[in-house]
Amino acid sequence: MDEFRMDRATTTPSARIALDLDRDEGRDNIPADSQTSLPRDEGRPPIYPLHNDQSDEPDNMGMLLQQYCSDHNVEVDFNPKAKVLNPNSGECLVCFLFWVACCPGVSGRTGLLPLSYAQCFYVLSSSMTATCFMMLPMNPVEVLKLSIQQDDDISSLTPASLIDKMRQLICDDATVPGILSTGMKSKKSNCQAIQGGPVDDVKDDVPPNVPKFDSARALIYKAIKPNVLFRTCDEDELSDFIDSFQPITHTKGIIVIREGDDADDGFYVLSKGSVSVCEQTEYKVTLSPGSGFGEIALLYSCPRTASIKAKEDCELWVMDRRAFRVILSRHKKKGLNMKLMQLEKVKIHDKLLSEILKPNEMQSVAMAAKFQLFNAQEIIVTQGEKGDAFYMILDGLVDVYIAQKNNGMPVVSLKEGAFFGEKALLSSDVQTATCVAQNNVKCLVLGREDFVRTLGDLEYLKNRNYKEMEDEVMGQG
Ligand SMILES: Nc1ncnc2c1ncn2[C@@H]1O[C@@H]2COP(=O)(O)O[C@H]2[C@H]1O
Repeated sequence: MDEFRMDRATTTPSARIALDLDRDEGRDNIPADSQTSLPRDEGRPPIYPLHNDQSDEPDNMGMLLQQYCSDHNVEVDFNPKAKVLNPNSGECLVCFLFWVACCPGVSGRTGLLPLSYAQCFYVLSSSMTATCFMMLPMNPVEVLKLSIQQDDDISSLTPASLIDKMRQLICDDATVPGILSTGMKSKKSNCQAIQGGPVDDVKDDVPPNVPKFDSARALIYKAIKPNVLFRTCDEDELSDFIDSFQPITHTKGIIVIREGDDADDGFYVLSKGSVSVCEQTEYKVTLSPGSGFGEIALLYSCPRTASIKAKEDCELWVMDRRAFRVILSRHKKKGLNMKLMQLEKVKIHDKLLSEILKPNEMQSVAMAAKFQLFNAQEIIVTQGEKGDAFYMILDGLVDVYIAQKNNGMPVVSLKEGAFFGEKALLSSDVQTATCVAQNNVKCLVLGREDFVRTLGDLEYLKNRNYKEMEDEVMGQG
């Protein structure tokens, strides 16, 4: 490999992060000559809409990422055509590694998926995959090395920590040979948060609601519940998905899914008959009733990765792609609103969080906060340990113990609406009490790092409010 052909990749600063490599030439083996370079740095770079077609919220994860890049002078080209190449070919100039360690079904089978930058945002802005990603411009050898490391806690990645990871790798020539490490040159004026709406809007769509017998619902439930596509869905969401499946039949010999096709159909559950799975004409496996398939293209907006052929006359249920996106988007919005409602109740010292933060900052916090479940008797925080998160109780009871107080009995039991760990947001103090789930507890959890990185220092924000009020009064005087 000739020094990974970094010459073209580094002719412009922004090329360090994104290259416009055209995947249409083939997924795995794209000749370098066929790759076009982007017209960058001719004044203002083009602004591309985000390919976030699951949400109609302007304030999505992708936008936060862009905003963060802009605020921290990190150059990222958001060209949705920038492509990820399969690193195994060794022919890529720069790879974006999209680490799918949290999707065992996917990573186990396909390893690193070739995804476009736009597709990265698709996954990035979707809560369903627990955001397992790293996007690294790096050489294939490093990508392969990283692909076998699966021990990072990537579920807690935020735009800020993602960029930090990128920054570390980009800036460190020693760990990423072949990557030109120039200083992070500011393009602040050029990088902007983009009002990226969905490419094809689904917000007015009404997903189908097909009545089904209980047995059919049970069959679909069993098939979708363990599938990576639905791994973060709650029961309500699963039920809405089940409603939207429609019946379809295929006769023996019909190709239900063709490898390489764009997935405009959807996700299937086989209810009668059998189908065979082939990858590049090689037979892989036969699926029987109760199996679900078609998740990969839906999840990553990539072409179908295998062909599925009816081995006999088949009855199937299919959920189309648009229905999938509408339902997902609705639930995502519902989840965000629920988080916001909880956050609005939070008081830091004597002030409501909503008085300290602006509405868009509240939104950012809500997006960074995560639901977390604790089993009965589980210790949530331990007295004396360093606090790193803030917990709001949504459901259940939490007993608070303080060493040497109350003869080992809880000093208080906190219920729904209460919160603890707020000190962690204000300083790096140790926990002043031990909090234990009395029964099954559901919390909204906000990591201090997330909070501070997304919004800056809370003390500053609190003071800022007073300062703004003072300024207003002075202005009136
Ligand atoms: N080796 C395999 N075993 C079982 N199912 C597979 C295998 N490879 C691909 N598939 C399924 O076949 C589907 C083809 O369309 P998708 O790529 O959307 O999603 C794919 C998976 O659901």
